[in-house]
Amino acid sequence: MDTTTLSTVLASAGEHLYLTCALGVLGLVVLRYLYTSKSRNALPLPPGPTPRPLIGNLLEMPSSVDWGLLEKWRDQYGELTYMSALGYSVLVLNSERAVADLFDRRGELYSHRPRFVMAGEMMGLGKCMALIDYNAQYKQLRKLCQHALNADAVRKYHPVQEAIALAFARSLVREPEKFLDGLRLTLGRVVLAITYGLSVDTADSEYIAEAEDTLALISRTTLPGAHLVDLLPSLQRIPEWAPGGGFHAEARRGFWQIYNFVTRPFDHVKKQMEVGLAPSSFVADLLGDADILKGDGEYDVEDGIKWAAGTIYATLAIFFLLMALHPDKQAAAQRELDTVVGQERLPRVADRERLPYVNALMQEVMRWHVVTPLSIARRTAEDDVYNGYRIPKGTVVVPNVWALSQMNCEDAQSFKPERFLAPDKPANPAEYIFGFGRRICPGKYLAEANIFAVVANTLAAFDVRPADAAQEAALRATAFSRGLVSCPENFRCKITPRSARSAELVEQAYEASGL
Ligand code: HEM
Repeated sequence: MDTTTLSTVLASAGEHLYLTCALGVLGLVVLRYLYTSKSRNALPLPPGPTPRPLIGNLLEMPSSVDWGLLEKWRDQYGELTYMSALGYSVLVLNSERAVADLFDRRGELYSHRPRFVMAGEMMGLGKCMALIDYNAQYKQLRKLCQHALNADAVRKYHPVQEAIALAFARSLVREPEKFLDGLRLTLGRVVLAITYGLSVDTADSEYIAEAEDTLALISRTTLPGAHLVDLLPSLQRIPEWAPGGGFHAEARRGFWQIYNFVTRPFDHVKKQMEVGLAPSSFVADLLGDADILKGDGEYDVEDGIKWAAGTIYATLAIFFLLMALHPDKQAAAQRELDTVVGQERLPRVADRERLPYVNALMQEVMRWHVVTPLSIARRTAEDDVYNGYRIPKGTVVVPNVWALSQMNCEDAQSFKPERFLAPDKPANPAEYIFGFGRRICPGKYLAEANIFAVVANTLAAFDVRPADAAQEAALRATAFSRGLVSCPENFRCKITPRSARSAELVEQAYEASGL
């Protein structure tokens, strides 16, 4: 054999060896993949209610909030409750640890949102930041939101929030019996003033009217399993005239209601910006800064903020309900305000850190009845394994925030602000009511300042009581709505200025605010 032939043989042997090795490695990878997926598939699904023939767990799907069931799941199944129906699976996380492990530590896998067929696709909320999937556009938007709403940035909104809380206090002096209407107006004003810089008067007449219906609609349609079409998207093809096609008309009504609510104020700001008149506001700042909001994505921020009005409203309504039922706690907070702030001025947001009891009372209001009992659902991007259980790709994952609010809390159903002043205090509710991980509510600081402004002003200047024994009994029986945002249904109580001087102080501060 000559040297050329020898080198050709060696080269071909080398190639052969290389190819053999490569195939071997590939084979190992495939085997490993098959082994892993086989062993993954061999793992059990998390525990949960026994599925029924054909319909699986359709009847157990969390289509509305059932507080008893939320606690039962935690007691019966432990950290995880799994259910599935018609190819749609839901995993409920019942402990702080499971939520932190999955939403915080495995954020890349657990930050997606499920497909909201009714609310997102049929009613047009698909571009709302809270519902969009975890993609590049979302990440960019999130950065902007965090920039505009972080703890420092929101300080610039404190004066607006204080002024509007004052307008509310004045409405309590003049028309105390209409306090829930006043509250709705207040929050509509805050949202519109901060979001758009719209003046308070414009806000009243033009933009607030439909807000409440729209919020209730969104709240109803965004729980997993609220509509069958969410579980089985192919049902969209059922014609409207066919039996079971009635949801098309509901979707169309919802679409226009949401569209009008969202676009009118947004267009107003854009027009004002064109002529250089828009005052500083969240949307004006973002529109001026960011291309992302100019094209297709223009509803996103607005929708995010619209949800906010509902959540803040619900929290404050619960505050009034609890104050009417607990005059002793109210008096303790008033004593602290009188000592720290005095009776010659009303409290400001900047006073908050010097008011431990008022803060504890606010935390207990947020814990006693969490307004977002199931937060906003997530979806798994890939198959996963947790605590020896298989979690299939596409599972809708719901944190059982209600269970978190009741855990590690002695006598959880009682209203006790003092528990947040004890050395072994429970977790701060702000750590769970605003969501978790990469999708935690960006409006958290704004919301807390707003709640504080109204709570502190009300406590400083008013007494909230039931008018009589019958009203007290009715207050104790108040029902709560069962949607994504859970709010007390209409209730009444008696609100009176603590003294003639308090009423005078509110009137004077209001005059001075220039509203
Ligand atoms: C008491 C008041 C509020 C509560 C209880 C609340 C609660 C929540 C919750 C539970 C989420 C879902 C978080 C998750 O998926 O983990 C959320 C998302 C969101 N919130 Fe809030 N929120 C409040 C006020 C606000 C305010 C004032 C704003 C805006 C100024 C706001 C803007 C948003 C936005 C844009 C999202 C979507 C975030 C995302 O999907 O990445 N919220 N909120």
